[in-house]
Amino acid sequence: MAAVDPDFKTSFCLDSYYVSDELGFILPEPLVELPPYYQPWMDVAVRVPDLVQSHELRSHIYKMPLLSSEFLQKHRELRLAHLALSVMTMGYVWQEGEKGTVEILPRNLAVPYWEVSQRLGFPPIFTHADGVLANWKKKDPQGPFDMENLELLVSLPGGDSVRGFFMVTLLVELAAVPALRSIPTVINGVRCGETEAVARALEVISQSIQDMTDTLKLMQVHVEPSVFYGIMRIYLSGWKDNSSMPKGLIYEGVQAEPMEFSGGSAAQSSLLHCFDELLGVKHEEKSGAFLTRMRNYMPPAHKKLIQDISLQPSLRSFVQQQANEQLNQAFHLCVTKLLALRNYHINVVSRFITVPAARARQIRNQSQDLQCETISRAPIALEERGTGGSGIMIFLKTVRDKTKDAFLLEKSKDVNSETAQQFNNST
Ligand code: HEM
Repeated sequence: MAAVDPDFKTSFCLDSYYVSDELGFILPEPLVELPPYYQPWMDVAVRVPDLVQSHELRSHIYKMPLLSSEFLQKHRELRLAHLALSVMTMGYVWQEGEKGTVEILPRNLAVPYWEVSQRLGFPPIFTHADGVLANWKKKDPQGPFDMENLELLVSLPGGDSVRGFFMVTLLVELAAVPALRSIPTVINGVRCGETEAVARALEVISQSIQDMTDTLKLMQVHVEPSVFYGIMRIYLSGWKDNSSMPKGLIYEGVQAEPMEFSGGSAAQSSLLHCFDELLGVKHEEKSGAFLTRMRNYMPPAHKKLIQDISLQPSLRSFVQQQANEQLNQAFHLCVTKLLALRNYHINVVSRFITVPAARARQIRNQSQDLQCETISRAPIALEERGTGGSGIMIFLKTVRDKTKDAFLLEKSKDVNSETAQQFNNST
């Protein structure tokens, strides 16, 4: 047994990080209505897909009154306000596609959006915390938290595929809750030298990561790749590292200079950031910088949790020092499951981006008269880039390969042979 670390007087717990026991990073019971004063926002926000379709969203937004954000008091009111202002902003910017973007977000949207964002510590753009974590409602409040019983509060163009995309991602967040709840057990166990407790908690974490992968498989059931690629993606994308908005966006009434923000991406989910810090996955410089930047798009309390996990005594060193077979196996399994999740995610990205992108290029090159095909409407600027702005495949494969480095040395040989085939299949 390792010695008790005297520097840690209180045990590590999730209480101060806005993590729900039942729902993890998901916002419990998001509000569905704002105070009546804000009805002009909600009236437009719930109609964003229709108003974009009829090219009327921008004119509706010009007509909106400039409202003060001071009557928003509770956290959940601010979250719904941010979500509503976010979908309006994405619709406003991208209503006319990548060739018809704007340089200025009008003040009646920009000023309250900025204020609400400042109060939450969020960026003034649509994030994973908006579209996924705070954008759900149970149809039957007593019913289960599942695909059939969940609906979105607000949406973006893309119909059922938008619902599928956000809801499946929400269920992936839910599948991770047991893992999240076990993180304090791992940290406290390492601090106190409780080998068996750490091993058991790691087993829970690996099962939970497996459940995340299984849930991610629902994406192909609920989301149509051509709709995702040809219609939805542009509305998730931002004005940083995006050649169709090279100058960024001026938030009128906030500051005269344009600002740049990345679009919404599950790279902004706090889950894998927590697992990486816990397991000691160290990312390569460029992809690491992107992932670190994504932490600025998370609720500040969740970002703080990731930072605090990174400050704990190293789990990897503990596993090495203990030289305990059960602990070794459990650690190994965790890294294996995380690697498998990242591998499967690469397959998803291939199905939803790489393959439709190739088809869209083919249509363009052959100048085929297929303008009515959904994928041919996709923005060219996003072909090689994720909505978060990354150069997709190189980034995802680098991140995945660095996960492999977290294996302990004596195990890495077996892993290389076990997983080589798997990697080859998805590269
Ligand atoms: C149709 C489904 C999905 C597609 C097409 C997709 C696409 C992408 C892309 C292009 C990136 C690169 C970063 C960027 O620029 O945005 C990315 C990163 C990432 N995505 Fe997804 N994603 C999907 C679903 C999910 C889901 C459900 C999760 C789970 C919460 C997830 C978790 C991540 C993570 C954690 C990263 C950062 C890279 C890493 O840590 O491995 N993605 N995704």
